[in-house]
Amino acid sequence: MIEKLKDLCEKNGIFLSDDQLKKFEIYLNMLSKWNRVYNLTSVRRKEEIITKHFFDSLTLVKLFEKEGINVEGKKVADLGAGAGFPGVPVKIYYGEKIDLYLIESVGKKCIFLEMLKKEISVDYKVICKRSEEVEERFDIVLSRATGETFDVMRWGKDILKVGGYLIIMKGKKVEEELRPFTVSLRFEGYPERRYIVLKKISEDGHTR
Ligand SMILES: C[S@@+](CC[C@H](N)C(=O)[O-])C[C@H]1O[C@@H](n2cnc3c(N)ncnc32)[C@H](O)[C@@H]1O
Repeated sequence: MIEKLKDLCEKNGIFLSDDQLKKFEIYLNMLSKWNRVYNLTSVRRKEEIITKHFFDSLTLVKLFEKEGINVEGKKVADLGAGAGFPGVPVKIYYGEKIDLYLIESVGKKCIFLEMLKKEISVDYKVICKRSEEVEERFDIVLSRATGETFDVMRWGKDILKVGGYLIIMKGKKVEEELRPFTVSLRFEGYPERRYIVLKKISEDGHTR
């Protein structure tokens, strides 16, 4: 089953080692098992978890390349991580090169993320709070399906360092006024993806 992830990634120029694939396999099994009881994500079929969660999160690797965003040595936050997307797949990919923080306000999801960390031996920090209560600042904030775009922009801006990037993964619909900040990427065997990419340019909170 996990070979499907390997193939889809390779078709799109993303290469995963056996060790990384093993971590994804453990993640897949654990998420399917926990989902039966805790309803962590509405995506339930393993095949769909592979495409809609794992691959979709890993498309960020291509976005960073395209936009020239260097993630190495950076503090990266996932705002509203849920069951770990997109943050955990990104961390599995970059390993020690990034410091990952998962911000999630729902307790059962935080417990899952803490258990997952042990099972896949990947080191990240779970911040079990609403982002509005977080005082730490990050170089890069990622977010997918966390809330209304303008809310996420406000929350994201407040936890970003000046010069940092906020990246919001979007479906087909992008708000008119945000189109100039939107990047689209095409993938083989997967629908086109859109991302709002904003840079915090001053402490008073403006992004552009
Ligand atoms: C629809 S889920 C998406 C989860 C994940 N990002 C994904 O794409 O699968 C949204 C998650 O964001 C969390 N959330 C929403 N607003 C938040 C905030 N301000 N701070 C922390 N977590 C938040 C919710 O608890 C929920 O788990």
